[in-house]
Amino acid sequence: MKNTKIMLQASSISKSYGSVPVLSDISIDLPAGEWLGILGESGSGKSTLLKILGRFLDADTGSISFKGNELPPVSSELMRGYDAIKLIHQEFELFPNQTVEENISYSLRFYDPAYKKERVEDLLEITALGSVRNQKAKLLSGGEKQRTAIAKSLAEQPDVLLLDEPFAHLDNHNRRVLADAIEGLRKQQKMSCVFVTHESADALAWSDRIAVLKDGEIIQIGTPQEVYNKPVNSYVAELTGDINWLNDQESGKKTFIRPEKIKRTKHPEKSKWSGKVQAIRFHGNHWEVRCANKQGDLAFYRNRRDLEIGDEVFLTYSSRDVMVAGE
Ligand SMILES: Nc1ncnc2c1ncn2[C@@H]1O[C@H](COP(=O)(O)OP(=O)(O)OP(=O)(O)O)[C@@H](O)[C@H]1O
Repeated sequence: MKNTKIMLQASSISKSYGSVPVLSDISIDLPAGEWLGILGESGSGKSTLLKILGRFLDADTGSISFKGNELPPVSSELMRGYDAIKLIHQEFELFPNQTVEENISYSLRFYDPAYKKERVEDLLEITALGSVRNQKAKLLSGGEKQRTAIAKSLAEQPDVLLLDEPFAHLDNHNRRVLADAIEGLRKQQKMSCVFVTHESADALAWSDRIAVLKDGEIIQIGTPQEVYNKPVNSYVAELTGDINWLNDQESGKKTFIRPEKIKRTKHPEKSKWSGKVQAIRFHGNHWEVRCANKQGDLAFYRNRRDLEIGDEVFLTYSSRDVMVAGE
């Protein structure tokens, strides 16, 4: 990214717990204003990486720099964490017996009262917490706790926000409210953010760039479009969405394609694959049609239900959309 200030930089970070390696040679740059999603399966090392970036844990090797200055090891400091970088853990760490408003205000206790009042009102509005401002934190729902923790962490306008699975355990309504709150924050505050998730839909929707973590290594980093449309291998392709294996008979290569790239054709002579419908599943905004022939099965999407189980289908796709495993 040209002329963009790097807020946070991790260089060659490695970490083991005992003799078990968890992170291996991780290097990441976080430019000002960027939202970086770390996408990985459970156990891939996401939370460990976030704790190292948030200065709650030291790496075994490598360094962390903030605005170009290398930070000393956490173990050499009196307190963990760093004011300009706020990490929100999955446990939220609110004061359970204090109200939402008190929790948020606490972060601003040393500020001018007029400014504090204005800032708290602002944060309550953006995070849609006005109606529960006098509720004790221990009585809040998971979604409200999540938003209170975000509002509390953002009170002092940190430069970098680190979110551990922000959408985990939220129902659809609360996901939308949180999503709106995050959108509001992105517009209002030019803040950088690293969030970790195992949900590809969240990573694709919220990231400027996605880093895919597998067994403690970053195997791809790119825009959501790059990672989804040009995955470096079938692992990234499967992690970011559905795929069909095609397996090219001529070349013998293992090939695959996204279901949405497959089209139905009425002309058998134009089809590249034919088979019978085995299952039809409704996903709200589309139907998933699963078909099979002697060689294997294939799924494709329809936006209306115009097929029945047992129907014969002729399918086609562009060779541009076929990806080769391992490339
Ligand atoms: N304090 C610890 N001591 C020993 N092993 C740990 C410790 N913390 C994490 N681990 C192990 O390190 C690996 C990576 O854990 P981490 O929590 O970073 O992964 P994750 O990708 O965030 O997983 P999840 O999505 O399930 O939270 C896991 O195998 C975990 O069991």
